[in-house]
Amino acid sequence: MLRARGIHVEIHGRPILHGVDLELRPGEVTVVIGPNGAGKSTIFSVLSGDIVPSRGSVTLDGRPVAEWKPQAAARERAVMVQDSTVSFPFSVREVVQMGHDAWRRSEQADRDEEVVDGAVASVGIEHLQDRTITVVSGGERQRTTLARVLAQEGRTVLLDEPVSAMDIAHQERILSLCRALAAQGDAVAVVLHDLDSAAVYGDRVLLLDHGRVVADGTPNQVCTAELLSRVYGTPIEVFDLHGVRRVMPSRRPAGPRREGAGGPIGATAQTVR
Ligand SMILES: Nc1ncnc2c1ncn2[C@@H]1O[C@H](COP(=O)(O)OP(=O)(O)OP(=O)(O)O)[C@@H](O)[C@H]1O
Repeated sequence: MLRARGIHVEIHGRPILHGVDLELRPGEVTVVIGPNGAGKSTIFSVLSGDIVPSRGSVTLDGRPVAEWKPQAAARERAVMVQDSTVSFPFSVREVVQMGHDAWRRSEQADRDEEVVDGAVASVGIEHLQDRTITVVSGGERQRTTLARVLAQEGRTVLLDEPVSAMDIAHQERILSLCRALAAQGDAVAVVLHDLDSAAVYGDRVLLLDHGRVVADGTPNQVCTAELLSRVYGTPIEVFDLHGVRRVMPSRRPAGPRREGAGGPIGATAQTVR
């Protein structure tokens, strides 16, 4: 279990996080949401050990993260940072292999390659393995980065906006994969901007705003129209579909539609050149 208590962070003298508590439990997907600049990536950097908080504590399986040796920590906790890029011309497979470095042993080379194969297959990049990472598309690169994180085999998995560059089919695949990781006992934390995905895929939702936890609970507790509309500063509607809470921006037309503005998309497209 990864636990952060009373985390305060200041960067260049400016307070960024104000006493954030966060607990990632095995078997749960925790989705972290909040407006731009709320502090989502910063708390992930604290959890991953990249930022040392000015106050507060972070423990992994009950021990302060600072006491973990890097290799042991890498075997326990895998982190996908936002917009991570590899600028050197490695192949896609080589990038995924890097994720498994903390485990690599010459006497178990077959097992190492099996893990890499599994990570590659779980994000559907088998056909890209020989391509150079610097020339694949943004969504393909993001899936490669995710495969690298999966190859690390950490039981605690932190994913900062893992599907931001993906089409809807790949988003669904990867978010279902997060649920599958939790089902096998991993503690999974995901930063998402899509509030509907947060409500559908999260066991718990943590809402941050201006560096503070505004709400932490089940999707039904956190994803209310009143709370989300207030924090995001835009009207948001919440409804239940097939027993699941769904969230979407309120997009009621401002006034009556103009005559002829609707109609079949094909007909409109023909008139636009
Ligand atoms: N290295 C830095 N130097 C100065 N300010 C920083 C630095 N890193 C983060 N901040 C500030 O801290 C605040 C929180 O940033 P953070 O990246 O954690 O937000 P976020 O919730 O992840 O936002 P987004 O949704 O836009 O990714 C922002 O105001 C940001 O400008």
